[in-house]
Amino acid sequence: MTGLTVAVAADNAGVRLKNSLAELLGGDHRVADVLDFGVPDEADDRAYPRLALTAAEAIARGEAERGVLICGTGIGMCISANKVDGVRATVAHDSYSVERSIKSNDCQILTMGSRVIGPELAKRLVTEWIGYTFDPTSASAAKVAYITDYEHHHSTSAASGR
Ligand SMILES: O=C(CO)[C@H](O)COP(=O)(O)O
Repeated sequence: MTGLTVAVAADNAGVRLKNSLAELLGGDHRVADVLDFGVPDEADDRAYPRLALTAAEAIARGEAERGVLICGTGIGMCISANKVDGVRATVAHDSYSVERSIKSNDCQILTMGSRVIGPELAKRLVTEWIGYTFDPTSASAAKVAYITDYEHHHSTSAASGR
């Protein structure tokens, strides 16, 4: 596996955890590069959607394969990132969901809440998450393709099919 480029971003509620995860990722041999989209510190009060959309758009353009986005709950970052075509983001604070977010859903983005999870568990989960890969030949691939297809066609009748 060649090294991953991982985008990170947080609002001021999540910046401390984001900075510590960026440092962790920067020292991981499986990571080639970490792109930090901010905020740099707690004094920067840019709202979470701006940070999430900037990072998610970079992923959609192929500038990074993965992203870790942190806010107070992870929820706002997740909602915002999922507005970008081609991006699949999830909030996850447990090992099983982190694994399945890759293996079932091919999510590029993991979001976490700094007010929900402790820093050591967050680091452990991100370390696990980096090691998972999506298998495009798996039974899950057609389900993910269904989502992508809907995105491409913006079909209003998708829910009526299987
Ligand atoms: O958690 C957040 C958004 O999901 C964010 O860090 C805080 O948002 P707020 O409660 O609207 O200030």
